[in-house]
Amino acid sequence: MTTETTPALSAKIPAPATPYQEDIARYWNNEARPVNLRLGDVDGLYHHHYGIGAVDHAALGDPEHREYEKKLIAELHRLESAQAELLLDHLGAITSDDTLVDAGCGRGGSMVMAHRRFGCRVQGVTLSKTQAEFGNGRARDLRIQDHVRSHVCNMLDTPFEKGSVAASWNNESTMYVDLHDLFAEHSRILKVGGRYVTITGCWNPRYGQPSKWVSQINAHFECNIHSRREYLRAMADNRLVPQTIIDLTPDTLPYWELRATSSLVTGIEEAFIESYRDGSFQYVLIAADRV
Ligand SMILES: C[S@@+](CC[C@H](N)C(=O)[O-])C[C@H]1O[C@@H](n2cnc3c(N)ncnc32)[C@H](O)[C@@H]1O
Ligand SMILES: CC(C)=CCC/C(C)=C/COP(=O)(O)OP(=O)(O)O
Ligand SMILES: [Mg+2]
Repeated sequence: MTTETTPALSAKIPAPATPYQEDIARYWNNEARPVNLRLGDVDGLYHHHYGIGAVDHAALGDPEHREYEKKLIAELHRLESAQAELLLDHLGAITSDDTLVDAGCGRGGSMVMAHRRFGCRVQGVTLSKTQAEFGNGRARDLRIQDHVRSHVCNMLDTPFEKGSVAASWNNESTMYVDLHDLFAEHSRILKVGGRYVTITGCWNPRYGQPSKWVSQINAHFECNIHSRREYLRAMADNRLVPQTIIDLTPDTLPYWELRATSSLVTGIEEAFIESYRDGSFQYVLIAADRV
């Protein structure tokens, strides 16, 4: 599939399907938090997701040093890129002839990383015109616009042909949609034998119900965090069979603890730290085969 064969994607911007989607489009059109832009400026990969892995304290050095804040930003960005690398590790054997789909692509950092790794075409969809233009601008700057393309499009209703996609993913974007509708669409566009991967935050059914911290995160981002149980049920109902499930909660806590000490805090750090610690919220990777 090429961009040329998917004219519906670029021809005209579709109206959001619901008033809620209008709110989300507006939210991301207006988003310009320093914690995202300053981190992206480190190497030109702009992410809207969180980080994983151990903090490199040797690289950070002395907190009193005048360069410390700059090093802290670079370290947070390194952990966010490590998260995207882990997601890409689970896409399976991708060739340069394949097409990948990033559902809820943000400013496109993960798409650039996927193209660099596999040499393939990557199509991203976001509700936000500002984000799509930003991602396409970056792709042009990098001269990869023939391979990496962002579109203003609802991930529940994409124009990609049935069975045309080798692998697709959601990186922290499933909490904006109904999971049954979402997995029905991934299942439709994926080839049989293709791979679906998500990294997401979900509430833990063992806790009972969404905790006050989870409710706080929902209110902060205008989203609706699902339970772990809901993911597995909606996948099973849509021919997506989990191959790997990784609880990344212990791996993401160092990122949050470091971020809480930075000048770029947004006020949501406590909710993530406390909910990960009390077990009410989990950060997970799920990779599933389209069967
Ligand atoms: C937290 S950001 C994640 C961005 C990106 N995946 C990343 O890792 O940097 C959530 C994204 O989901 C997108 N989104 C939310 N609902 C959507 C929908 N129904 N269709 C397409 N994109 C959607 C938003 O526009 C935004 O780009
Ligand atoms: C894991 C969960 C529940 C994620 C919610 C979705 C979300 C807003 C992710 C990060 O975006 P961002 O990078 O724009 O957020 P921030 O400004 O906090 O870095
Ligand atoms: Mg961020």
